[in-house]
Amino acid sequence: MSNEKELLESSKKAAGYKAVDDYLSDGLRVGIGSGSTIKYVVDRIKEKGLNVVCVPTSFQSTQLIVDAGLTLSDLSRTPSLDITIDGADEVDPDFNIIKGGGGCQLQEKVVAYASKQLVIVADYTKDVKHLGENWKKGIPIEVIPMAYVPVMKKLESMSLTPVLRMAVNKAGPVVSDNGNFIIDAKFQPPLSNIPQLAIDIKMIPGVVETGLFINMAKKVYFGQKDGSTTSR
Ligand SMILES: O=C(CO)[C@H](O)[C@H](O)COP(=O)(O)O
Repeated sequence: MSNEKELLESSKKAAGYKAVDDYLSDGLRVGIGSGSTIKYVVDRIKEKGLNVVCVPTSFQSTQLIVDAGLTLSDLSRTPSLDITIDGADEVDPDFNIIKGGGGCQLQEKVVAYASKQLVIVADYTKDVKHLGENWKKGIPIEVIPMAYVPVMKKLESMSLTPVLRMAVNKAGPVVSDNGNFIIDAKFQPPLSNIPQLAIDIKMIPGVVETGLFINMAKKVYFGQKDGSTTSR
């Protein structure tokens, strides 16, 4: 691993471990987010031997929970959660968040909404003044497949630049865990009135969910290069 990659990894680990240490204890019902930082959350839960019930937010998250030997549940059995810990692609000072780099934003938002609180864990590159500062891939938007062309046209009319997310080791588009497509709506930062933009995108028929998480997280941990964490 190059030094920069090592620093990024240790910052993810620092954020994941700190959130578990500060927020989790035996008996809690916990939403487990998705992405590379969440791996460290699951590692820490396992390391501490915490007796928690875990509700996943994706296929990847389910696998992490199962592989770690933690107790797996779902929203049918455990519809109310004490907390969800999840990653992020970017967080601005007003706690506007872009999620969905891994295409899991729909289940992530459902699980976070079922939780009393959402805690975000992220590396130092995600801590930004304006959304789009470091994250250049746009706002991930999950759409039903038959609607993707009209949704893209509508997004264009809103001064966004939509790109259908394509699979890497398969011909054709990425298919989400829910059988849908993902459009990445690129934008020129800074965005204005992000809460309204989230509503406007969500209102387009065919859109299932957006990766804009507004007013959902109250605490964010950013891992730093030296293995420490900052939070806000
Ligand atoms: O929203 C997500 C997946 O849909 C992830 O939480 C987000 O992309 C951050 O991932 P990572 O921890 O790998 O940086």
